[in-house]
Amino acid sequence: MALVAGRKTFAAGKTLLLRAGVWLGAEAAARGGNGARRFVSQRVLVESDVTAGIATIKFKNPPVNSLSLEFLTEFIICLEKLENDKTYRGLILTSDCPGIFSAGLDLREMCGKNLAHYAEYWRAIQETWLKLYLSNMVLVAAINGASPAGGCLMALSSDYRVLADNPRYRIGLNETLLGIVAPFWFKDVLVNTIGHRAAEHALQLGLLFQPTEALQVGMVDQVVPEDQVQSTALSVMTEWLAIPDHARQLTKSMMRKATADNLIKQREADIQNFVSFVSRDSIQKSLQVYLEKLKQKKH
Ligand SMILES: CCCCCC/C=C\CC(=O)SCCNC(=O)CCNC(=O)[C@H](O)C(C)(C)COP(=O)(O)OP(=O)(O)OC[C@H]1O[C@@H](n2cnc3c(N)ncnc32)[C@H](O)[C@@H]1OP(=O)(O)O
Repeated sequence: MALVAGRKTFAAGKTLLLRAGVWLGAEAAARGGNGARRFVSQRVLVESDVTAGIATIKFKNPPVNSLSLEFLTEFIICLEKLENDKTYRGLILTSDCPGIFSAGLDLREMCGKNLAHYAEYWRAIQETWLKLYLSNMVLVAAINGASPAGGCLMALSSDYRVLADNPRYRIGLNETLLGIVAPFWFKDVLVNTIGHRAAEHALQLGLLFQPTEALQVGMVDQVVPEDQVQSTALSVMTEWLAIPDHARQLTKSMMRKATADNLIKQREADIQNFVSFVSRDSIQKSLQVYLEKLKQKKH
């Protein structure tokens, strides 16, 4: 394992440009005798069962798995690696941080930075979503913690969601509570999942649903005891992997392409929109106040 900066050639024969300082040990993955492999990067753990063709990504960006630019960079590289390696047909997304799936966008990336940074950050958010939403693999979210905003989007972009039955693990798009507006493509994914009326209600009020409510509204597909989240995700995965890949993938694309294309055709405008929105004084103030409230919660 090494600290790498610059150009690195991976086993799959693909050359990726890595951001300086990103630590990756994927190419030094340990291979077990039972077909299990484990890639390690600093913020994203990848465990895989080669025989079953299933990989598990565990978010490991403590304390709350916020989607920092560094996390997203590692995550995108891991996703790309798995997508290009035809060994893997299924991917489980889960968290290595107890009680938190993901706290969503890293508010520190959206506060007090320059315009170029906001643009780079938003491009990484878009890229992450497009890669998840259009993945050829079956994606199952094993949601083992709180999942607000961007964390909820990652779960909604999967094909199936299993949520741990713990009232503290709330899930939803709560952007309005921060004084910001969920982008149109977050809205589109929510509408595709729970329908227009429920999405309108949830988005305007910034609702964060407890597990039973999330199940009722259709935001998740199953709620199970906390210690059964991973095993349930695995059995759901087995069921989905029984479907021939080509038929399932074409069907997925048929269902999702229009939503993804809607962003793809206006990606640059969406970035400009984010940059001008987030750099407004009023929005900077709202975000700072919100961050401050989070920090003071403990005291
Ligand atoms: C035109 C388009 C406009 C904008 C589009 C924006 C789109 C998406 C929006 C987002 O994703 S914004 C992020 C929304 N996320 C949240 O509202 C979640 C906020 N966090 C929480 O509710 C809680 O932290 C938690 C996730 C439920 C965990 O609670 P817990 O009690 O376990 O931990 P805390 O003590 O609250 O937090 C620990 C530590 O982490 C910091 N932190 C929490 N969330 C974030 C975050 N999203 N970004 C950065 N930092 C975060 C928190 O301040 C604490 O910091 P310290 O006090 O330890 O320094």
